[in-house]
Amino acid sequence: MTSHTLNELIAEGVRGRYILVRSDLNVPLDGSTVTDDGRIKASLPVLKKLSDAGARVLVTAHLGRPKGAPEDKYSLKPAAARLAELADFPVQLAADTVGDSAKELSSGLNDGDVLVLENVRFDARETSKDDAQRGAFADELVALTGSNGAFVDDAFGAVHRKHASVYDVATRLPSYLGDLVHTEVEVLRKLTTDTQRPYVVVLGGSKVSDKLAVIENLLGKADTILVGGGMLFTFLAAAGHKVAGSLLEEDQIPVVQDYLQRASAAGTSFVIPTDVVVASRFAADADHEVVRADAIEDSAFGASGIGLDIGPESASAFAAQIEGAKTVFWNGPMGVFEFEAFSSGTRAIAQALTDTVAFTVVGGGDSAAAVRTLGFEDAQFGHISTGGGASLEYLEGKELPGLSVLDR
Ligand SMILES: Nc1ncnc2c1ncn2[C@@H]1O[C@H](COP(=O)(O)OP(=O)(O)OP(=O)(O)O)[C@@H](O)[C@H]1O
Ligand SMILES: O=C(O)[C@H](O)COP(=O)(O)O
Repeated sequence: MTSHTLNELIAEGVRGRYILVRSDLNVPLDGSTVTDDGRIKASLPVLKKLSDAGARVLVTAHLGRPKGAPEDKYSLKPAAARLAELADFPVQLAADTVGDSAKELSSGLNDGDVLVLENVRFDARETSKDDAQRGAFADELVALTGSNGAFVDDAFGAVHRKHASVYDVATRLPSYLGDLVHTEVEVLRKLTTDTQRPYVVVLGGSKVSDKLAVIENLLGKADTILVGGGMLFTFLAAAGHKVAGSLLEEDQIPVVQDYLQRASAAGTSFVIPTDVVVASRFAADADHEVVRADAIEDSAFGASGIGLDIGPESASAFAAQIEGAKTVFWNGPMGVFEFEAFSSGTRAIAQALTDTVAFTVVGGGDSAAAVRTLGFEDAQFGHISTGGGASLEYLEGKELPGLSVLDR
């Protein structure tokens, strides 16, 4: 990659200039409380570097997946408030992204001030597939930077998105690679160029179709794929089992069947849970029991039971695979770890990763949040990546729009 770096931008001089920074502030919330501020802390150094150098910093970021219009629960307010607490420079939040509030507050910035613009996904043009729509939104973001602006992409977690604030602004402004993206790419590059085998990939989480898509390119690359989290039910359904009320993407069943058929010829084996924890409903205090993975509907909750974690037998089998690995990449919690009763599978995987001598990488906002909220320290893992989908797509060898657009 031959992108220009943040240090080059600082050396050119940023005092008094408006610098647009794409950060990943997509943090987990409980109401208005940030439950894991890892991504905010990871975003701080670049903002501080620019603030110290006298830039007027405009931060763009998304939170969650709102449907292209403002929604209170997806406001960046809690994230910006936490950023302000952690920062030793002034941080404000605009009430909109490119509207009156953004314009007024940005025009009032002093050198070294930071203004977070409200969730870019409150505007449907941010994620539009139509280049002209995205371009028009990017033009409005760029207009906030005046005549001498620049763009820094520091949102590693979003580099796989061809979105206006990630991709299109970079085609309109002199653009630079942020330090966080730089570090992430260096670590992940090592993982792809010098992969020590056996290479075990652990997949879970709830963004099922996103993650099933990456398996295509992991076939042949990973020796073993351990399947947990929400996607395990699509695997069970593909094997002909009933999954009651569990998370299931029916249209993905043929895709999974195809993977299962091609796996052994590709040299990759899947390990699918043999037991799961089934709950009466999606709640922290729900009744629950461990059942065989091929008999979920036989639980006390019948067809309304919901699988919310892998069972203990599966957790041990996964841990044994991890123990024998030389490289482990983990993305996506094994279950609904936010509820104590359904956190055992995720805890067992985190423990196995800390016990192994393998090089371990944990990728993803929720995965990183899981290991921290379950009491593990970042230092117990080889690397904790801020990117979930982004790190998976990088490992697949896919071209990432947010990186390639910076490549000169
Ligand atoms: N069986 C399940 N049913 C429903 N939700 C589940 C299940 N297992 C895990 N989850 C949920 O998956 C969520 C995390 O999934 P996600 O795919 O977003 O992970 P991530 O890749 O680490 O995060 P990010 O995409 O933010 O980087 C957690 O909130 C967890 O509760
Ligand atoms: O959480 C993430 O992985 C990144 O912030 C990207 O979010 P997205 O999957 O909603 O684009």
